[in-house]
Amino acid sequence: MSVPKIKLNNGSEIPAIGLGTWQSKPEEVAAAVAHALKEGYRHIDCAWGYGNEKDVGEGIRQSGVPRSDIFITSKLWSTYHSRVEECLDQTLSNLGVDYLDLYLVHWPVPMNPKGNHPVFPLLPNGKRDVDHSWKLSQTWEQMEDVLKKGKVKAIGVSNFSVKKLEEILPTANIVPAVDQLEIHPYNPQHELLAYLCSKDIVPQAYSPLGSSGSPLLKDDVIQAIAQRLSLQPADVLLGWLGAKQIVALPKSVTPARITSNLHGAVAGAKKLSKEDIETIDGLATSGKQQRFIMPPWPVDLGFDNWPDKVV
Ligand SMILES: NC(=O)C1=CN([C@@H]2O[C@H](COP(=O)(O)OP(=O)(O)OC[C@H]3O[C@@H](n4cnc5c(N)ncnc54)[C@H](OP(=O)(O)O)[C@@H]3O)[C@@H](O)[C@H]2O)C=CC1
Ligand SMILES: O=C[C@H](O)[C@@H](O)[C@@H](O)[C@H](O)C(=O)O
Repeated sequence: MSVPKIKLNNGSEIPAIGLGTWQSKPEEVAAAVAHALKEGYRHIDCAWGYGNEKDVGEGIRQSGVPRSDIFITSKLWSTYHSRVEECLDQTLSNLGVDYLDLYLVHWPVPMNPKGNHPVFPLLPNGKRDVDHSWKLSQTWEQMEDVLKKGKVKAIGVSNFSVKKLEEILPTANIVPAVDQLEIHPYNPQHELLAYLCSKDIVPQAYSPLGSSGSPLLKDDVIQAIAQRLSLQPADVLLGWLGAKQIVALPKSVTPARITSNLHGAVAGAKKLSKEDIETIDGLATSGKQQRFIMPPWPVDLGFDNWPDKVV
């Protein structure tokens, strides 16, 4: 089946549904990626920090789908903000490809590259060892350099609030193509989405099912809409994103779910009415606001609804 696409500000198009790979075990992810590509996915969301890129690359090769037909995203890990090309080169080598379609700054928080751990350096007080001397605008300059070199076709950000975007936009020569964020009915971030739209930055939704264990599938309103439209709850969650032109990144290592998420996302986007979308848009303000992904960054990320206790 052909997957709908969304235009990016660099002129290229991104498939509106991508396979997530976070927490997919190395021994499972190759088969999941190969299955997804055989079933019609053309977009895989990866990250250096997921520690499974070699296996993702294996899955891409096993699928037999040509590299040029696949949209591959990866992300710069926080201990590499001052060494963008080094992190990117490791990702390219892990995946076994010679370019990425999209490279994202994973979190707007540079961590100490010479700390006590290569991925999660900690201070003696147990907090993450943040490199306060490094500016996000410097990271972005290096992102622009790898784009100019042709190693990636587009650059973007992830987990950037308006506050963090405004730390890079005044000096940016290239506006980020996307901002990958936690977006689902319990964390719809309507104001941030309006800001992104005004800057021509495409939103991507991570944890669209509520992350591990897909808790949003149990929501009573989502279930009722699914039943009325003869859809699965996952189709409603993914269709809601598609109808709003938000890229959805559902993760699964279960073949039947991988397949149904793709078909269901497309069916859901077609079947949901304007009223259904408005109902889902309002779930968070009716008392269900919840974030599922809140790593203990010891800095203010500038997001609403980020509990103070983890900052
Ligand atoms: N930029 C960032 O900081 C972040 C990016 N991401 C990206 O977004 C992707 C998706 O987010 P993620 O947090 O993984 O969570 P998701 O919301 O995609 O949920 C994944 C969970 O849902 C289950 N699942 C998937 N499909 C179905 C289905 N149809 N029915 C029932 N259960 C289902 C999966 O189980 P199973 O696999 O066992 O089938 C898994 O437990 C990530 O994998 C990653 O690529 C995620 C978090 C942060
Ligand atoms: O993409 C997935 C997430 O961002 C994940 O990489 C982080 O939440 C990480 O585990 C952390 O603790 O900072």
